[in-house]
Amino acid sequence: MWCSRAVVQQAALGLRVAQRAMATLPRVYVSRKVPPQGLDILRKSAQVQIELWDSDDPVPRQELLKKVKGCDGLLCVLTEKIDAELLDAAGPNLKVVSTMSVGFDHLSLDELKKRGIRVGYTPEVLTDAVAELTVALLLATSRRLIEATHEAKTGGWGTWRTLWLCGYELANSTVGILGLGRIGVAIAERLKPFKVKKFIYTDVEPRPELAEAIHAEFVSMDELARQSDFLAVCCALTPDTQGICNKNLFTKMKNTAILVNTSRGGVVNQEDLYAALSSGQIAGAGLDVTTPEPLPTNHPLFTLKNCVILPHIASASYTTRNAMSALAANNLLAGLRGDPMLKELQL
Ligand SMILES: O=CC(=O)O
Repeated sequence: MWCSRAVVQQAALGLRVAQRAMATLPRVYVSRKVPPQGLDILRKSAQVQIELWDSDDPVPRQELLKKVKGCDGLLCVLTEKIDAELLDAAGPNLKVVSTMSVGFDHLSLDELKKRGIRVGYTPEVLTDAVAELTVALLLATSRRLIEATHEAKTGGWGTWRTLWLCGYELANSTVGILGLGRIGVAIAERLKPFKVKKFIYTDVEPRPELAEAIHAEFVSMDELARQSDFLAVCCALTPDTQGICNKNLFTKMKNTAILVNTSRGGVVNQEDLYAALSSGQIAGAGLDVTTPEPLPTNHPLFTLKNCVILPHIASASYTTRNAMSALAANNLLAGLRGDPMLKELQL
């Protein structure tokens, strides 16, 4: 096609103007290949220049420290430690950190607050997926599904036997919830049709507005340990909850009790858990979260038949992970515009 020189010059000028306008947009670093909904929102916003760590694996720390320099916004996931070192590396331009997670124990909130950096996170959109997985993990643990499929596949299935692979059922049981929030309520709602007799919970204080929906009774930590047939750990990891599921708790629990943790690995003292599981102090544990993650394959917990370990997949449904990425993207954009975020942590 023939173009006059003037037309070509005009187009080149237009391109330079667009490039210059683009270069003045806030710079955002996205530290992981997040699901497409979130990336589309950022790209279509025409509000930010994006640099993406285009991988399913975490960005190496040194690379992250380099890439955040001068950025206005950071969209991260829970494997990135957002601490003083990183915030210093980013420098004074950084206004918003948006994490694609409901948990925020990877963020140094004090450091963020000190620097006036706003923080977005992704509660609620993952409640259904996490509750569903918690129920699946509870049943897999209490009804020994992983052991059972292993036996079936490897020739252990000799014949039908009366007490072989027996587990514990939910009907007529007492389910305890450690840390009652939206997720704890959603778990209880899903467990109720299994004919659970009673829900109990503990928290820093009674949460009647949540407990009412599931007729859950507030009890002390000791009572929670003593009464629960199934204990679901749903609390956030904080200095107060670090290692709260320890020997002291396990020794008060029933020998038939099942512990399920879909919150954070740090809430459980794993050495004490190993001792409780291997000595029969408690019957089983289902863990979606561990310390560290990934848990080394030679970790003693992997040797126990009564411990089911998943690789932190509670929110891993396509719908939920996309919704989390969209919320994280929208939080970031709102924060950079100076608008209220959809879900913002009050620091
Ligand atoms: O663990 C998952 C999350 O915090 O979103």
